[in-house]
Parts: sequence; C-alpha cells; structure tokens
Amino acid sequence: MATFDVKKLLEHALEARRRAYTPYSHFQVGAALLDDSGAIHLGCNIENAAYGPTNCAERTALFRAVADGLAPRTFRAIAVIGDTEGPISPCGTCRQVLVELCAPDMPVFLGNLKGDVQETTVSALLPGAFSSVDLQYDYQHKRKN
Ligand SMILES: O=c1ccn([C@H]2C[C@H](O)[C@@H](CO)O2)c(=O)[nH]1
Repeated sequence: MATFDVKKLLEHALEARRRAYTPYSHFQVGAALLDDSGAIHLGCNIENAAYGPTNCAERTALFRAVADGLAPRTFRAIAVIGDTEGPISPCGTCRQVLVELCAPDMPVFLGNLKGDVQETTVSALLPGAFSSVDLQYDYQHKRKN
C-alpha cells in the first residue's frame, strides 16, 4: 500500500500537462514527482522546432527537482499522464533517466485522460538498463571502485 495519495499525484500530473509547450505534436504530457519531504515537482513536455531538443514531461520534472536541490534517488514516486488509448508509455530516454535519478523500486504511475492507471517501477520499465553499476562507479563516494 502506498503511503501517499496516488490520486492527488495524478491530479498534479494533469495540472502540469496544461503547461505543455507542444506546437508540433500537439500531444501534451504532464508529470508529477513526489519527493521525500512530500513536495511535488511538476514537469511538462517542451518541444522544439529542431525536434531533437524536445524534453519529455518526465525528464522536465526530474531535472527540475535536481536543479532545485533535491538529491537524486530520494524521490518517492512519479505520475505521468497523456491522452493515450491505454496508460502512457514513457520513451526510452526517460526510462534511462529514471534509472539514473530514482531508486529501482520507486513506483511509477502511468495514466491517461480516461482514468486508466498502471502502476509499475523504475526497474520494470527498463530491465537490464546500463547504469552506474556497469561503470563500477561508487555513487556514494563519487569515485571509481
Ligand atoms: O511519456 C511521454 C511520451 C511522450 N512525451 C512527449 C514528447 C513529445 O513532445 C510528444 C510526442 O512524442 O510527447 C512525453 O513528454 N512523455
């Protein structure tokens, strides 16, 4: 049982979605990231005429939280919402960034406008991910083992 309000987190993701800057795809996505103090960090997708620099909602929320001083891997959950047929499916780049900045067992709630919600985890979204472990990087001491 989650010790936080999943419905509220999804509502925040929906609110974040309204801020999306999507002149090219017109596909708006919102994300809400819960930190260990209970604060929620919002993210939306922000597109670009060159397409490649587009930032997804998930990465916007994660990068914003880290830039605001939150320590990576201390987050408790993330909710993502888009206007998809089933629960939204994060892109490969966002899955890799989730692996980098969140604990493997952190819950991820994927929703859509119809109210479908799928609960998964960071590690389930990207099995076999390349990570700091592969670099033999000691994250705690910021040096190679
Ligand atoms: O999980 C997802 C999937 C897609 N997008 C964005 C990227 C782009 O702006 C638009 C269409 O791919 O949706 C997200 O923000 N998150």
